[in-house]
Amino acid sequence: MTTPVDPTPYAVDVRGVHKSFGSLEVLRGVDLKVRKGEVTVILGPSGSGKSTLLRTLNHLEKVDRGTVRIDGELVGYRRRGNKLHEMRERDILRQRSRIGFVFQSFNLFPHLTVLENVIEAPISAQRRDRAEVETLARELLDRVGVGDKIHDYPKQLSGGQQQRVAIARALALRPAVILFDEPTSALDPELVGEVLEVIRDLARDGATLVIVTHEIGFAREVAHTVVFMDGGVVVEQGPPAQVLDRPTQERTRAFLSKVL
Ligand SMILES: Nc1ncnc2c1ncn2[C@@H]1O[C@H](COP(=O)(O)OP(=O)(O)OP(=O)(O)O)[C@@H](O)[C@H]1O
Repeated sequence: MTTPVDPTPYAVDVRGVHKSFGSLEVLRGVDLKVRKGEVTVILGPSGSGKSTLLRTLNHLEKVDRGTVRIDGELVGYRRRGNKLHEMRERDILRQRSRIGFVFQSFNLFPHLTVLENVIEAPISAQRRDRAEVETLARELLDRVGVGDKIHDYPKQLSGGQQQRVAIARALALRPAVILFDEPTSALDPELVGEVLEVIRDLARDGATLVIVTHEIGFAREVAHTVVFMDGGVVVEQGPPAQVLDRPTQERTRAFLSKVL
């Protein structure tokens, strides 16, 4: 009798990742594990490599060295013997469609309605049934509070509403993890709260989230793990009460003293 292999408890498993742009080494050996159902918030000064790290998670940036796994599956590469070969574009797109990505700016397709924006990828990249996807999309748009806007175009919505549509679009993929890259930094201050509320709601529901943000109060509230990055490495990580209130590393203390 064969023993079934336990599925990995990690939605994200990054090991020894290096990434350079020309002579600039932006990631210098990053290790990061994110448990399923947990929220990880990544903090760090500008230029520390936070966005680049997020982009390696779905192969928008190829790593120079190291490995990234999402839900146990190697991202962007297949192993043959002891060699890694880059996946074909089609497989990369399929794999990427299991990772939700909410960017700083809203990135909706301007020529598609709200509903079409949400159903496009599940139908084209995941080949799911249109009726199923459309029903789900309506539910998700209701959930994020834009159920009355489904036939509008992105430019008819506020920034906060567009960002909520972007979150619904990510959820429609039934993703293993949703990555947020400073999801509120392009919003007018009065719209920040409504987007954070939607993310808070996902966190309460047990979604797996990785969030790059400068909202320290929000990090304290929602994160299971806070990761502090500086100079292309993870300097310190742990529960918010540890990293934010009792950091062990001088670089973390210096950063927090500037932003708190
Ligand atoms: N495609 C690219 N080509 C060249 N350099 C890049 C590229 N992408 C990022 N960089 C550089 O890599 C460094 C890290 O950028 P990254 O956006 O990952 O940092 P960050 O921590 O997210 O910063 P911020 O908080 O300002 O968004 C920066 O110096 C940036 O200019």
